[in-house]
Amino acid sequence: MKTVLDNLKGNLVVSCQALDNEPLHSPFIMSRMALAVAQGGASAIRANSVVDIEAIKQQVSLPIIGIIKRDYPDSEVFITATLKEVDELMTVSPEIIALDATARRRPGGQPLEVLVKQIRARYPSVLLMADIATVDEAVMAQALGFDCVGTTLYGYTADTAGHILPDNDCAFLRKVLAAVTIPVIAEGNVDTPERAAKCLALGAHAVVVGGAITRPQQITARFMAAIRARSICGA
Ligand SMILES: CC(=O)N[C@H](C=O)[C@@H](O)[C@H](O)[C@H](O)COP(=O)(O)O
Repeated sequence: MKTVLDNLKGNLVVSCQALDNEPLHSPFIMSRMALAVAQGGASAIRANSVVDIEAIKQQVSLPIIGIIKRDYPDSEVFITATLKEVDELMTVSPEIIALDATARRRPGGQPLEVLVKQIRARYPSVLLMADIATVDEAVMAQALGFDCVGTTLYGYTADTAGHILPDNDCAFLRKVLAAVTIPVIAEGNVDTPERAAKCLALGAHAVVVGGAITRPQQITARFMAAIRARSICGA
C-alpha cells in the first residue's frame, strides 16, 4: 500500500508558517493559507505548532509535515528538538514529523540516535523527516532509520550560512541525492517555480516552498530589491 510519503513523489509541499514576530502569525490565517495553497495544487502542508496544525486540519485534508519550533538555552537546535515536542505534535496526529537532524549539540546533550529510538518506540507509525544541512547528516539520518531527509537547514547553520539550496547547479542537492537512497525532499530558499521544478528534475522526491508563497513580507522585499536595482542601473 502506498504511504503518505509515496504520494508526495513529484509534488509540491507548501510550508505555511508565521512565527510570533511575523505579521501573519495566526492559526486562522495559516489555515486559510493552507486552503489557498491546497486549491493551488499543493500535495501536503508543512506546519509549525499544535494550534496551527489543528486549525489547518479544519480547512484541508492534506497530509501534514508537523514541527514545533522551540528554542533551548543550551542548544542551537530548534526544530522538534526533543521528545516533548514530539509528544505535543502527536496530539494532532501529523502524518510526518520533521525534526532537526543536524550534528549540532541537542538540548541536554541528547544524542539524535537516542531520540529517534524513543520516538520509534512510542509512535511506531509516524513517518520521520530529517532536517539536515550537510551530506554527512543526510547519510547519518538514513543510518538512523529516518523515512526521508529534507535539505531544510542548508544555509541556516553556522557551517552552511550564506549558501542557498538551488544554487546555480544545485550542487548540494545533487550530492545529497547521490549519498542516500531514502527520499530526499528539497527545502530551503526554493524561491521560484523554475527552481522548484529543477529540484524535482534532479531527482528530489518532493519540494517544499515556504516564504516564496506564504511570507508576503519576504516576497515584497524581493520585489523592492529588484525595483531598486533597476533604478540604479537606469534600465
Ligand atoms: C530555517 C527554518 O526555520 N526553516 C523552516 C522550516 O520549517 C521554515 O521557516 C521554512 O519556511 C521552510 O523550511 C521552507 O523554506 P523557505 O521558506 O526558504 O521556502
